[in-house]
Amino acid sequence: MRFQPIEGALVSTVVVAAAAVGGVGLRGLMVEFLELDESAAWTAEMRLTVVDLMARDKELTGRRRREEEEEEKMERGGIEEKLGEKELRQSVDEVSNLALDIGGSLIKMVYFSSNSGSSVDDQVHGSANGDSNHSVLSGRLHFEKFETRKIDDWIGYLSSKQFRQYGAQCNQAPASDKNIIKATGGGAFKFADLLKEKLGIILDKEDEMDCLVTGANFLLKAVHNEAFTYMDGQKEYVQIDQIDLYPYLLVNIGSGVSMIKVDSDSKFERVSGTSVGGGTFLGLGKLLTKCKSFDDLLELSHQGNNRVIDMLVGDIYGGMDYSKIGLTSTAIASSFGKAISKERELEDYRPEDMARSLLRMISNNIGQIAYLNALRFGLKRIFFGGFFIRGHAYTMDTISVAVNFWSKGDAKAMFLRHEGFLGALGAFMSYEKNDPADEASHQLVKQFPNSSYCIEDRVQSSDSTYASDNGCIECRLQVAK
Ligand SMILES: Nc1ncnc2c1ncn2[C@@H]1O[C@H](COP(=O)(O)OP(=O)(O)O)[C@@H](O)[C@H]1O
Ligand SMILES: CC(C)(COP(=O)(O)O)[C@@H](O)C(=O)NCCC(=O)O
Repeated sequence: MRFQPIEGALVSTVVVAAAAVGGVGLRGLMVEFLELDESAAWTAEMRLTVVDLMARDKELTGRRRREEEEEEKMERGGIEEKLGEKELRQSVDEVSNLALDIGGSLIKMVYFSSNSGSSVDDQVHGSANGDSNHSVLSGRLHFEKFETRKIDDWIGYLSSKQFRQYGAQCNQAPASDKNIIKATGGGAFKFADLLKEKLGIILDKEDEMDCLVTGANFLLKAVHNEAFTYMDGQKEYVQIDQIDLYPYLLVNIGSGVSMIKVDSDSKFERVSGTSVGGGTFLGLGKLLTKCKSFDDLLELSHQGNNRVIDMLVGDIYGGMDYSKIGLTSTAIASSFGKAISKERELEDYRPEDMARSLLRMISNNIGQIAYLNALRFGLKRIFFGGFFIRGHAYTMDTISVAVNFWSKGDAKAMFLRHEGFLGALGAFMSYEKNDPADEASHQLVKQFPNSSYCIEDRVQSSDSTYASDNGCIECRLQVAK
């Protein structure tokens, strides 16, 4: 069972602005990172407390992950039974602030749902810090992903959930506003007409890089244990010093790869990128192995041996190291280099070896380019996000080794637990932008001063059947009375 005890649970708090006049409806949910002045007199605000529990151990992949999920599901059975179908369904009914990141490979969704199955009194668990001006509403931040190529299925899903009404939701907001959904990624442009035609949704487009950075900054500042290093099978959480976070390099490995130098909350520049990314792995992998899905390809790579197909330094140097330039005999001299052999054709290579070699080639290449860009701008911290990583041990290990090797141990690759949702989170946070009235109350509490609010501390999977790795974070809203 993965649920952590509530007492002592680590909590991050974000103040979100909302005009909650006469109700608890959310409007203009915002997250900008300013100092919280506890003495400030806020008239209309909410505080979102992210009780951070990770949905699952992201190191688990493929079959092991699925087995673990099954186990978890069984263990969780009691809770889900207690909540019951009805209550789960109702919690989805209270969705607000749906935000989308429609990428080349995956559609990512983030939204908030309050626990509408319970009465308002049940929802309000107490007042934060004994502050009688605020009450606390519990709910969830949901994370879901779908394959972009199955967009028709996804549209059906949105339609069935009536997600088309889940824009900047506020009980008092005009109905037309509810159909305006924040969206980022190329698909926000590509599919805008389709979504308008099929669902009546109007996409309010946000810049992709902007959203990636906003999402990363939010996670790094607000969510405890978000960043970690991974090397030789060892995962170590990195404590982020919020005062000393910038500058850093954000490497987002989606279909393609973007590298962004982040200088402050609002200042960043996309300094590089490479077209050899997640799409390359999945695309070439499918051609080479006949695998139908990313998960199958990853799974297959576990059983492979890249040395069968990669040309090693030792293959060139007669089994010896090339120590003068620091290359051991087992280092890869040329990825897929052995395939130049006249004797062997494609069918002579095992799909698992090719999958392994491909994963290694792409991960290593990205790690190297990332480090060179960090070096270019004197950046010490490199954070990797994007759904290519999928918390996969071999991928992270390879990236880490590349960064370590090229930096001669000076730099470390860091990974993010909500790796694939940076853009969608950024879009989620952009709801407030249209609401200048809320501007004054944009604030972030860097460290929640008292974790005893965390009445519930649990994670549950979403009810989506389209994709894995979905989940939600229990969160609490502090609502101005
Ligand atoms: N279930 C999945 N289906 C397809 N690709 C996946 C899946 N899980 C992880 N990936 C990998 O993640 C990449 C997409 O990452 P993502 O950050 O969502 O980028 P994009 O915004 O371009 O869709 C894919 O190219 C693939 O390598
Ligand atoms: C064009 C993109 C920003 C789109 O983002 P994605 O859907 O891949 O997450 C990305 O694929 C990318 O940065 N590609 C690399 C292009 C280049 O710098 O060569």
